[in-house]
Amino acid sequence: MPNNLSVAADLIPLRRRIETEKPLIHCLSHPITMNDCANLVLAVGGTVSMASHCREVEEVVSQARALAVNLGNITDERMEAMRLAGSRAASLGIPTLIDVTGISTSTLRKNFAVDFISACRPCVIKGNSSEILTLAGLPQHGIGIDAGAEDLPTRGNYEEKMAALTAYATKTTSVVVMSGPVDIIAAAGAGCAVANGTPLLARLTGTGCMLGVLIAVYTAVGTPFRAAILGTVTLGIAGEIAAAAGPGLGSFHSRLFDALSTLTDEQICRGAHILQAK
Ligand SMILES: Nc1ncnc2c1ncn2[C@@H]1O[C@H](COP(=O)(O)OP(=O)(O)OP(=O)(O)O)[C@@H](O)[C@H]1O
Ligand SMILES: Cc1ncsc1CCO
Repeated sequence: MPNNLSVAADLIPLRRRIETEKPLIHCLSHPITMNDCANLVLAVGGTVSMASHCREVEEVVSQARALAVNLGNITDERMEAMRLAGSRAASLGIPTLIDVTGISTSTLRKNFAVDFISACRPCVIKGNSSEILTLAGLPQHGIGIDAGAEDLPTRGNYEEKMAALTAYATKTTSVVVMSGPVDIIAAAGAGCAVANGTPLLARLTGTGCMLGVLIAVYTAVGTPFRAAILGTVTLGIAGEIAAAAGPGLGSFHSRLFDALSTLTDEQICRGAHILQAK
């Protein structure tokens, strides 16, 4: 089994490719996190578009190297834009990530997610623990858009959760990412968990949405599985660096962006905490 350092080192070429190729990442996000999501793409070296008008979204997404859609704060117009963008991306082979924000509290969003996944075949399906349990048809304890405490993936339970996630990933031929105190990444025949991060990330709104966009960035240059590992490791380590300076949430937000835009390969390789599934 490769060690953490070698797994992390294997991800570094993806970082270089983002910096040199500056791929366009199209994000259909929502007002609560749009600004953070756009700045995040720029912070790691990508280029971002967020057009969502139904009469332009197919044209704009056609130029993109990856698409991220997020169901947060959903509206009719954004749902239609996501259908159009997702179909166009699928027909052009553009990798797509769906962040299933809020599906554990909303039947509208859950039905939309199921239809989108079957029609547009996203290569990454991402959500918090209650959202992913909802999709997998398992009991969940979400409260509003937040994951229920009983559902959280931890160092102690990630291997138990892996089997259900792998089954769902296999059924949908996707990589499934369940975020939380540890982030679980499951695909047919492969799985791991990433134990980087800080509880402060859960207290700042939209960090789950940022995680989805960050993974989408790396799908432009790497396999969905490697993109998911690099995205979770990157946000987790940046969170740890930002949290080290103090507990205040306002400056944590700024320091998170400082860290994301200045992270070094060395910090990634030394700081990655990847738990292999046995
Ligand atoms: N207790 C924790 N310790 C370390 N990292 C955490 C913890 N809780 C969450 N995180 C990290 O926070 C980020 C967001 O995960 P979370 O599961 O809180 O998303 P979410 O509920 O979808 O968030 P939001 O709805 O605010 O976008 C991930 O990078 C995750 O690893
Ligand atoms: C979508 C949404 N709704 C309330 S807060 C928020 C952003 C984190 O998901």
